[in-house]
Amino acid sequence: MTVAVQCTHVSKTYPGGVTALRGIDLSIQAGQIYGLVGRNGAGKTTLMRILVGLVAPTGGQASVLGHPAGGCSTGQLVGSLIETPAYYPHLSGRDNLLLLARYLGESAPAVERVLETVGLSERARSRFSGYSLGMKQRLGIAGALLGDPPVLILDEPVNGLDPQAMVYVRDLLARVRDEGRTVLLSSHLLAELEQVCDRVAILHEGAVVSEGTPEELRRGTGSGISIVLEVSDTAEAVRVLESAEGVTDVRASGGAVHARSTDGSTTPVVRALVGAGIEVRSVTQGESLESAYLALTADPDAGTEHVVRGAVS
Ligand SMILES: Nc1ncnc2c1ncn2[C@@H]1O[C@H](COP(=O)(O)OP(=O)(O)OP(=O)(O)O)[C@@H](O)[C@H]1O
Repeated sequence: MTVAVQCTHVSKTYPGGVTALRGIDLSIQAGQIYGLVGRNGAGKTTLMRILVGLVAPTGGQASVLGHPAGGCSTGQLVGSLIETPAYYPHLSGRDNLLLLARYLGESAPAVERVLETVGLSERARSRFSGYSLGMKQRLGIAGALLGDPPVLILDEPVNGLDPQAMVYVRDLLARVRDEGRTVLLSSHLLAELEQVCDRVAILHEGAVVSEGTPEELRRGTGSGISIVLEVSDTAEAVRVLESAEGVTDVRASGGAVHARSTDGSTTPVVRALVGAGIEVRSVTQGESLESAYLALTADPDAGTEHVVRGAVS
């Protein structure tokens, strides 16, 4: 298998002292759609900027199809859409792409080809300023495809799109992948990525905290199952579960108690709570990918805040 993107201990500390990436190790196989997911500030854009050569890492190595990221050949290997597509509002979609094509040394037929790929041929004569957000994103992807690159890097390509536009872009990315390209995309919402990505890395505070297929992540990286409970006394339930046998990763969030049961059943959790006189109002096995993601990227301070509120109310 060909490795399209390789990151080895990639770190980045910005001149002001903010450390955005802390030793990222990633290996992305060619021909996959690969997702980077994480909260705002997790480091997704920084990693993508490094891969396209806009930013230099302060540690480690990154390469694209065997070439050092940022080297002179990266431009031919990678098409990118990082943040809002920068097109002239008063020009049509086609004219914007023709300008870009001239810059890239591409031909007019190449513009028609990418317009066709993203489904904008019919609206190619309309001004960019009149495009919907979904159309603007599609034109951005068309621009990224112009040089016929084997690797596409797209930062938040479905952010803010309505469900119909989101489905269109997802299908478009699957087609692009099926043509043999590698697609790396980011989102702060796992739900936006799980349906389209072959693999996903969860970034948290500049580090990869989990990596795998959506199915592997759904099953959870830790042992046992994750459980979400509504109880009569959240703070007391957390205290009881923290010392209960077979129960790990206990925290309060959003007025509920989250925990993992290492034996794969809800029994030890419910037994401990009932034994302590706490009323259990509902028990949910939270094995969705979103819940695994939230557990991995939980803000411990936010959890504490919820416990305090729960105790007061
Ligand atoms: N040019 C810069 N100078 C200084 N700090 C920066 C710069 N760019 C990003 N950062 C900081 O680096 C950290 C990671 O930012 P980054 O944009 O890579 O995260 P992200 O996961 O893409 O977040 P978002 O979804 O909000 O774009 C943040 O703390 C951010 O404030």
